[in-house]
Order: sequence, then structure tokens, then C-alpha cells
Amino acid sequence: MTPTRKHTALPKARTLIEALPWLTRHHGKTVVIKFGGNAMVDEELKRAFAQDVVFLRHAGLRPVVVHGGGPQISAHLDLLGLPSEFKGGLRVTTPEAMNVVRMVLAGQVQRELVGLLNEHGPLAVGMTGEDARLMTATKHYADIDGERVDIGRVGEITDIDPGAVQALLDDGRIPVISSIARSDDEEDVQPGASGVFNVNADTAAAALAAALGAETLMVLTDVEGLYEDWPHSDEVISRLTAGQLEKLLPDLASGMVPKMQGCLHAVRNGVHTARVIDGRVQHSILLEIFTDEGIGTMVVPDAETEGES
Ligand SMILES: Nc1ncnc2c1ncn2[C@@H]1O[C@H](COP(=O)(O)OP(=O)(O)O)[C@@H](O)[C@H]1O
Ligand SMILES: CC(=O)N[C@@H](CCC(=O)OP(=O)(O)O)C(=O)O
Repeated sequence: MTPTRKHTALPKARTLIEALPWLTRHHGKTVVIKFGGNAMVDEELKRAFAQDVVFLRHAGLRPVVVHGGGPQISAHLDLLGLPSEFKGGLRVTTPEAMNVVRMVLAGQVQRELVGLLNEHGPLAVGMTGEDARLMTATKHYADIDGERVDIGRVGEITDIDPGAVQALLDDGRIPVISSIARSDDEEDVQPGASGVFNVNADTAAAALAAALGAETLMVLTDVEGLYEDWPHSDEVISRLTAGQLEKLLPDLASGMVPKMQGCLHAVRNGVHTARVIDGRVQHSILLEIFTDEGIGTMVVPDAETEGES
């Protein structure tokens, strides 16, 4: 006689059933996920990330991945004997460095993520902001202590045409996007890297989330969330409104500046929640979307202080 297995299977069934309200709530909704270069250094984490994104897609959500690659770009510049310098959290991008940025993001990091996602089926399609005019930018100048500083080929997004991304989503695909934008400046008409800009990946993800009318922007990084008094304490701010975040922005440092500016832009432009979560925790995306054990920092629009999770 075959022994019954119903008791051992029950906890698994409970886990699935517990996800039901979240599955219902998020069905058909667009989620833009920014995968940061620092969260991308561990092979197992990358595989778990790909599994989570594919899970979201099969659960009926519309995930879009925007990836970073700061450490990978710096490593390649170093290999070529070129310096890595940041001003106001953004890479000083010479025309020579722009070639490297484009090659590493579109040719290396994006290809790897597309490959990992496609181990689960014909799902992921890679593109950069140049493709189908997804992202157009103009030259960005850094503001360093009130001074306008030239940081080279760094772009500020002026227009997003999300048509190609929407078409891929409608076709059941997972767009994987590198944060490089085409230039519409007149002197930049020539093809090649001289006609494109390097855009911070947090900024690009936030702008895309707003343009797509996404429900959620999720930024995966290498810390637990926004620390209240970084680097002196590791107390994470779990929830804050756009207005509260706006007041904090001038005091924030380095990598958190584009992330939190991006979260603010997203929730002020129609995105329901923007979250900064710990990409070092395996399956952090699933925990965040399908359980009430949400981790990290959640930013909500001003009117919404209660209820959302
Ligand atoms: N208030 C803060 N809370 C958390 N991290 C902060 C804060 N201010 C600055 N940081 C720094 O920002 C870093 C994350 O940004 P970044 O290195 O650009 O990551 P990513 O590659 O994921 O985009 C953290 O590792 C931390 O060193
Ligand atoms: C202008 C600018 O700074 N661009 C970034 C683009 C990559 C990025 O943002 O990667 P992370 O998300 O891993 O930091 C850079 O060149 O490093």
C-alpha cells in the first residue's frame, strides 16, 4: 500500500494559499525592477533573481527589468587603465568611457541577465534606451555645492517612448533594459557612442516606471533599505510619504541620492509604491510582493499613509 503524503504537502499548500490575496491584487500589474550592479556580484543571487522575475511573469504580473552595472563598468575601465570618477553620485563619463559603459551594460551585463531569464523559457528580450527611441536624453550637468559641473556624456532623460516595451509585455516577454539613452542634441547626430548618453540606472528605472504607469517600482540594492542616519546607524526607515522623502533628500549621500530621487519621481507620477529592498536576500522580490513580511523601505504618494502593502 502506498503511504499517504497529504500531511507533508500541507505547509506547501498553505504557503500557496497565503499568496492568494497578493496574486489577486497584483494580477496584470506592471512592476519595474531595478537590479543594481552591487546586488549582481553573486552567482546564486543572480539565479534567484531570474527565478523571481520569471515567477512574477507566470503569476500574471508584467515585470520589466532595468539593470545597473556600476562596479562592472569600473572593473572594465580599470582593466583598460582608465579612471573611475564620480561626482554627485554620477560617473564622470568621457567619450572613451562612454564606449566602455555601452559595451559593458549592453554587451555584458544585459546579455547575462537575458541568458539567466531565458533558462526558463523564451521570455527575456534585451534592449537599451536607444532601441525604438525608448529613452531620449540631453546633457546633464552635476550640481556640486551650487556649482554647475560638466561630467561628460551623462544624460538627463527628456522623453520616454514606452511603446516597444508595452508591445513586448503584451506579447508575454520580459524586457531587460540597459540605461543608455539616445541624444537629441543637434551636435550629437553622428551614430555610435558619441550620440548616446550614460544614464544612472535608478533614474532610468524610475522614469520608465512612471511612463509605463507601473504599479510598483522596486529597487534592489546592497543594503537593507534607506537607513535613517547612515553611516552612523542601521535603523531602516520602513515607510515614508513622498513629502517626508522630499524633506530628507538634501541630506542623503552618494548611491542613495538617485535611488530616492527616482522613488520620489515615480510616486509623484502615478506609480503606487516605490520600494528599496535588499538584493542580497535571496528571493527578496517574492517576499516583497507575495507576503506581508515586506522588507526594506517603501515610499507612497502623499495621500496614502495607510493600507498598501
Ligand atoms: N541613507 C542611506 N541608507 C542606505 N545606504 C546609503 C545611504 N546613504 C548612502 N548609502 C550608500 O548607498 C549605497 C547603495 O548605492 P549604490 O552603491 O549606487 O548601489 P547600486 O549598485 O545597488 O545602485 C549603499 O551601499 C550605501 O553605501
Ligand atoms: C551616470 C552614471 O553614473 N551611470 C551609471 C550607470 C550604471 C548604474 O547606474 O549602475 P548601478 O545601478 O550598479 O550603480 C554608471 O556609469 O555607473
